[in-house]
Amino acid sequence: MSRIVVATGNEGKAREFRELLRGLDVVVATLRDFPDLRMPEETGQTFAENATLKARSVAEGTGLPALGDDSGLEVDFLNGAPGVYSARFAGEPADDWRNNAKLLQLLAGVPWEQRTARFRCALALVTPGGDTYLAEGTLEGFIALEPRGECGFGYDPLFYLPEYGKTLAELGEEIKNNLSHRARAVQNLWPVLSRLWPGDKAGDTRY
Ligand SMILES: O=c1[nH]c(=O)c2ncn([C@@H]3O[C@H](COP(=O)(O)OP(=O)(O)OP(=O)(O)O)[C@@H](O)[C@H]3O)c2[nH]1
Ligand SMILES: [Mg+2]
Repeated sequence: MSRIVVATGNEGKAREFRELLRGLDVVVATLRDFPDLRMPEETGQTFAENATLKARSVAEGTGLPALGDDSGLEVDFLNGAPGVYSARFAGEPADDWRNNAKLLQLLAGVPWEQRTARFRCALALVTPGGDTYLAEGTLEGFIALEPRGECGFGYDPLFYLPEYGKTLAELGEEIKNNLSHRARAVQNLWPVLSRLWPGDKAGDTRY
């Protein structure tokens, strides 16, 4: 069976992609399968540019099609920050706990209706021949007053969905994979993915 490489060093993303790409006739490899490969610096101004940088570099390094993900949180009260800097919001090395603490501090005293935010995910699929396909997905929500829940990664314990009355970290992986920014981006890329690797779920109505 042919292979696709998920071009991410983030194990939380990799785990989600293994689920989200299920049903395609392709084996999902990760950077763990290519330990000598180095990821490029994320110098792009947009999520799409960074996703493309990551996928292109991994497609060139492996000779396999690669899927790059650049994603992050846009908080309206912070004029869209941390945005493309979400991973390193509280400095390097990236640290989820410190990022969450900094976000809560910046939003201390900010009333609920002004705590609106969205997750954004850009995907870039780059083939070894250099063909590039882009897709995006978003998820709207609120920044909670305190972290809740154990699942997921990153800002999930602070990302509150009013429809569910829970944070993404409380909702758990299965529900997150049905509604997240990443799930929606995969859904938007599905026409390309299912054309390249038609599998038993290629015609799934969810996609
Ligand atoms: O709670 C979250 N749930 C998510 O679903 C999610 N998706 C992205 N993020 C945050 O945004 C950064 C992305 O930065 P990013 O795209 O550069 O990824 P990364 O540096 O972690 O890995 P890589 O893919 O670049 O190797 C991540 O670190 C997280 O802080 C998320 N947080
Ligand atoms: Mg990164």
